[in-house]
Amino acid sequence: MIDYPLNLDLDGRVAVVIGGGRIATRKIRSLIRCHAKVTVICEQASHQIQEWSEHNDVIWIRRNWRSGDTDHAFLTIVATNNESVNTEIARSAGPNQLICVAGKTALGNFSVPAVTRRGRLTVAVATGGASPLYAKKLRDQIACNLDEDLEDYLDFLYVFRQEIIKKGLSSELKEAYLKSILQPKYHDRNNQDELMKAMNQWTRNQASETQS
Ligand SMILES: C[C@@]1(CC(=O)O)c2cc3[nH]c(cc4nc(cc5[nH]c(cc(n2)[C@H]1CCC(=O)O)[C@@](C)(CC(=O)O)[C@@H]5CCC(=O)O)C(CC(=O)O)=C4CCC(=O)O)c(CCC(=O)O)c3CC(=O)O
Ligand SMILES: NC(=O)C1=CN([C@@H]2O[C@H](COP(=O)(O)OP(=O)(O)OC[C@H]3O[C@@H](n4cnc5c(N)ncnc54)[C@H](O)[C@@H]3O)[C@@H](O)[C@H]2O)C=CC1
Repeated sequence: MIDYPLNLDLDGRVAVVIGGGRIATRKIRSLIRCHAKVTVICEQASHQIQEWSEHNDVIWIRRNWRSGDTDHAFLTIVATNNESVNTEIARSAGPNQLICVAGKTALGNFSVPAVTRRGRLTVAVATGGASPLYAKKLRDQIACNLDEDLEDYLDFLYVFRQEIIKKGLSSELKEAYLKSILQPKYHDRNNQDELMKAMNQWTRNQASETQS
């Protein structure tokens, strides 16, 4: 069996987390960052979860899990310290729900990789459960080797790519432009500005040609 990696848009989606300890707290932090609507169900929650609840970043339901709690969840994370409860929750999930069981992956249908981000860039490392610690170590090694200015560079690529797409070029020309912006010289801000100016000039020329 091989996992299918994907990037989920969780904006406004209902995510239910059962359990409120160290592991739940770590997973909730990234769910909040992705703007999920998080509900946490547990009697004992970490200080961090209590603080999120006070700031309305999560809804904390202060009791143990009950059957039906995850019926409307788009995504569920199970992280109680009670194995039989974790198993029962996993069994209650519908066939089309996303569910991660932190202590027993096989009971759910997704796992969470070790992640580092630089603006638009996401690097995710997964080892299929071989060693979460190795996933974390490799993620940290990769993070150390990422260029400082990567965030700005990706913003440049994004803006430029949108400009190129807007122009309605032939697919050959479009591909040539998209490849050419990857030249190392465009890591330099001055060259980026030059290219943007040239591109804008080109657009103006095209517009006046169509008018005349
Ligand atoms: C399958 C998976 C399911 C899932 O949780 O999604 C899973 C499962 C399990 N983890 C266990 C233990 C630990 N996990 C960590 C850390 C992380 N674990 C993460 C992911 C995953 N862990 C998924 C697979 C990822 C992959 O392999 O590719 C990371 C990457 C992301 C995250 O959790 O957000 C995060 C890095 C943190 C970061 O990003 O900084 C640490 C170290 C620490 O906590 O610092 C330990 C203790 C050391 C050890 O045991 O190795 C145990 C045994 C539990 C027990 O003993 O009861 C199981 C159960 C099992 O293996 O069946
Ligand atoms: N995926 C990962 O990264 C890792 C997963 N684990 C597993 O994750 C699980 C949780 O670990 P920790 O956060 O360290 O535990 P913890 O002991 O810090 O927290 C347990 C939480 O579960 C809650 N809980 C217990 N019974 C409940 C119930 N019936 N309904 C709702 N909530 C209930 C408690 O109130 C508490 O908030 C364990 O099963 C552990 O094996 C452990 C290490 C790493």
